[in-house]
Formats: sequence, C-alpha cells, structure tokens
Amino acid sequence: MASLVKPLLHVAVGVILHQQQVLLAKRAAGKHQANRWEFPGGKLEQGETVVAALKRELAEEIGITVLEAEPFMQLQHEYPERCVLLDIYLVTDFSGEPHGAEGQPLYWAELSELDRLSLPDANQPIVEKLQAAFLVSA
Ligand SMILES: Nc1nc2c([nH]c(=O)n2[C@@H]2O[C@H](COP(=O)(O)OP(=O)(O)OP(=O)(O)O)[C@@H](O)[C@H]2O)c(=O)[nH]1
Ligand SMILES: [Mg+2]
Repeated sequence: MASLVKPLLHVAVGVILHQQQVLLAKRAAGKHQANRWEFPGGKLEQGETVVAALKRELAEEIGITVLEAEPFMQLQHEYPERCVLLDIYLVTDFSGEPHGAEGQPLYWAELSELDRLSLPDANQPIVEKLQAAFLVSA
C-alpha cells in the first residue's frame, strides 16, 4: 500500500543574479520535474546546515565556490508525490566559472522572461519575488 504520508524534502536553492539575468540549469530527463529549468541546488544531507548544502550542491552541480549568500525566501510546496521545503538563497559572491558539471545545460535567463520558461511548479512565488525586487523595466 502506498504511504499516506508524503516525504518532506528540505532543499537548498541558489539564485545567482547578474545584470538582470539569473542562472538556470536544466533538470535531467527521468528526474522529478524533469526537463524544467531550475535554480541549482539540492537536498540537505542528514545533519547538514542549509548553507553547507548550498555550497556543496553548487560545487557539485555547477562547479563554483559560494563565498557569500543571503537568505531570500523560504517556501513549502506540495507536489502529488512529495512535499518540498525550498530554502532559497541569493548567491552574492562566488569564485569559479559556472558550468554544467553534471552534463546539464545552463542558461542565463532574463528576469523578464522567467514567467515564460518552464520552471518547477513550486517556483512561481520565487519568480514573482525576484521580478518585484530586481526587475528594472526598460
Ligand atoms: N534544485 C532545485 N530543486 C527544486 C527547485 N524547485 C523545486 O521544486 N525543486 C525540487 O526540489 C527537489 C530536490 O531537488 P534535487 O533533485 O535538485 O535534489 P538533489 O540535487 O539532491 O538531486 P538527486 O536526487 O539527484 O541527488 C526536487 O523534487 C525538485 O523538483 C529548484 O528551483 N531547484
Ligand atoms: Mg539538484
């Protein structure tokens, strides 16, 4: 019998904002929310802090060293098969050159086009808050 209790996954998510653009990575086929454009990040390991997970995931996934990050927002979203608690950080300083270290495509998206791209369903409030906070209209 399927479990009636969905797992709650705590996820560290990094937003890298540079001149009205944010860095997105394409989720692999076959994964949860496959083929969507996500902010790099991933699940906390047991006993790990959010910032430690953020640093580890961004090193593993896009090959950068996070030097400074500040909390931006936290949100919980219920998918049909799992719940996620997204801890979203603005990465304000890093070293290294971002690249798809796991073979995934990266894309610098304009803040203004974020609502036209296919992001994970949980991400709509992040897009709205980023646009409200940082989008400068031409
Ligand atoms: N990284 C990331 N995960 C997100 C975002 N939005 C969102 O709903 N998620 C969800 O958060 C969950 C965990 O993320 P993940 O799959 O990156 O975890 P991970 O890097 O540890 O991957 P793994 O399971 O392959 O080891 C997934 O269910 C994913 O769909 C987002 O913007 N970025
Ligand atoms: Mg990940």
